Amino acid sequence: MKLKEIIKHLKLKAVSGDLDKPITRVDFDSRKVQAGSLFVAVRGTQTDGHQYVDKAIALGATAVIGEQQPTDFPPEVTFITVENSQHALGMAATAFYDHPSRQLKLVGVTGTNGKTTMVNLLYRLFTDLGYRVGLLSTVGNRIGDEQLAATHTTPDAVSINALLAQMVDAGCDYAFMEVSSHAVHQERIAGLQFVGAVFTNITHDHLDYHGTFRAYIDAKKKFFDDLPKEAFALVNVDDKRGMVMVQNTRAKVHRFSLRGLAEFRARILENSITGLQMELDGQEFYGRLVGTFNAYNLLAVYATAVLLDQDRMEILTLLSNLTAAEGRMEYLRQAETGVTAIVDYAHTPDALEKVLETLNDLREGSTRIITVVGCGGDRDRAKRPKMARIACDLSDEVILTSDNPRSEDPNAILEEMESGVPAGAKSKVLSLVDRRTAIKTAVKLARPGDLILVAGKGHEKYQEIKGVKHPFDDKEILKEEFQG
Ligand SMILES: CC(=O)N[C@H]1[C@@H](OP(=O)(O)OP(=O)(O)OC[C@H]2O[C@@H](n3ccc(=O)[nH]c3=O)[C@H](O)[C@@H]2O)O[C@H](CO)[C@@H](O)[C@@H]1O[C@H](C)C(=O)N[C@@H](C)C(=O)N[C@H](CCC(=O)O)C(=O)O
Ligand SMILES: Nc1ncnc2c1ncn2[C@@H]1O[C@H](COP(=O)(O)OP(=O)(O)OP(=O)(O)O)[C@@H](O)[C@H]1O
Ligand SMILES: N[C@H](CCC[C@H](N)C(=O)O)C(=O)O
Ligand SMILES: [Mg+2]
Repeated sequence: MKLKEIIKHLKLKAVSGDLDKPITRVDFDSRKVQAGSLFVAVRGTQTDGHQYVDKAIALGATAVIGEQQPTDFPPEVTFITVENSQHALGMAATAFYDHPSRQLKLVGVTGTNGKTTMVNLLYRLFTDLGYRVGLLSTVGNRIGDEQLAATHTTPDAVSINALLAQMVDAGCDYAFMEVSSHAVHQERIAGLQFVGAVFTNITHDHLDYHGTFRAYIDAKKKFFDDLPKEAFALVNVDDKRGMVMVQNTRAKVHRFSLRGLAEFRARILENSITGLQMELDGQEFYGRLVGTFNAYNLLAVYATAVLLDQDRMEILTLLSNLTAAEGRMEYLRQAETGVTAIVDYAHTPDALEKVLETLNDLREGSTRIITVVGCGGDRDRAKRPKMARIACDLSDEVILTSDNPRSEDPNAILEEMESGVPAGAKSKVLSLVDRRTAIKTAVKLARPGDLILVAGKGHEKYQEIKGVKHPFDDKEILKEEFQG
């Protein structure tokens, strides 16, 4: 594609050089540049892409976009000066791939929690409705039936558009994607055309990146500010920031709620460890997901499908067959004993507390909760004692174990976790450094009807020890133990 086509929708401050030249790739990482690349120099959190312009040219870049043209810039290479390189990267990537988001129906889901759950449900619902569907999600990307590994919740702008283009080529009608606050802030979604956007909820998170809660809210809100007027904006109005999200949007606003008046409403009739009985949009509905927050996810998925013109009864029928996304409150039940194990990705104090509160709400009679949890190495150390304490406060038995010790000594991580165990709780805590042994022990300790929570790894298929990723799958181990 010619350079002039790629930059057609950019706000240019200055141009030096030829715009007629063909471009073979768009790159933002100098290390990936090849002959004929357009290199976009982006200021990042660790370094500044403008420092690598020489390297990019040495590797064959024939054009560069940046905020500042270096002095002594070679005249045969085109330089395009823009106000905001990150935005320009998004716009250039969409143009380079011929605006794939315009060639299917793209819906984005944002919010602190529930994105992965929602987009995975939407992917399966629309597949069951008979469409070919694409998915961009923390637990993996999909192009129809094809599964691809994911490195981010929302990939970089070039990858997003490359994946959407593959979806278009594969004949996908719809694509559902998670939109993280990082992605909005870094303009990874600039230039994408969404037909709809969903807001799940917002709580304190990622403040290490955004600095303040206000900045975090603003990042999510920008997603709605930038929607076109033809799009729908579906918001959870039980979250007090729900309407804040859409106060400046041009899109058509739709509301969902479990508590008050809204266009899409639901009410929980019964909340149990095997599912949710609900009144959803006036119909009785049974969902196979667990916990109040999943009533929100199911309602939001239903509303999204209605806004995408699907038949209400058909949606309800298919939705009631769907189970949780991988590693998100996924449950396994041992029929003879009625022991239920839950695998959840909760790997922060807040998430662990929420999952355990949910399980406590669901327990009946003599049901006990046995929690297996570890904390990752080379990650926030402050969370270790906190997570151990939360596990103790909200469970009957606790097994502290390893979760990707990485370069650290797993026993040292365990000691830091143990420092959070309250004095009165010591008798209910075991420390077993080997995660497989920890899971097996939890199953042995369980009495009929008990709940076992295995937290922290969710969909992960490995245990990372000293730079080596060993195959490991919480769910598979539980399955084996339940059968054995
Ligand atoms: C903090 C953060 O979000 N960083 C992301 C960001 O990198 P950055 O802008 O900070 O990059 P940088 O290292 O400062 O480099 C600046 C520029 O110089 C370039 N460079 C650098 C070195 C070099 O030799 N040559 C070169 O050209 C880099 O390619 C980059 O363009 O842009 C990169 C490309 O899109 C991302 O891969 C990278 O994600 C890092 C790895 C990351 O861990 N991000 C997490 C925090 C994240 O994005 N998480 C969210 C949400 C997760 C959640 O909700 O839990 C997600 O969407 O996944
Ligand atoms: N609607 C919701 N409200 C509150 N908590 C939720 C909701 N949906 C899921 N959760 C809980 O939050 C955790 C994260 O859920 P999920 O992975 O679906 O969210 P996410 O927004 O994709 O998160 P991430 O930022 O990790 O990608 C789950 O483990 C679950 O315990
Ligand atoms: N994206 C997060 C996930 C952590 C999951 C947990 N299993 C761990 O390894 O700490 C991280 O890499 O910090
Ligand atoms: Mg996610």
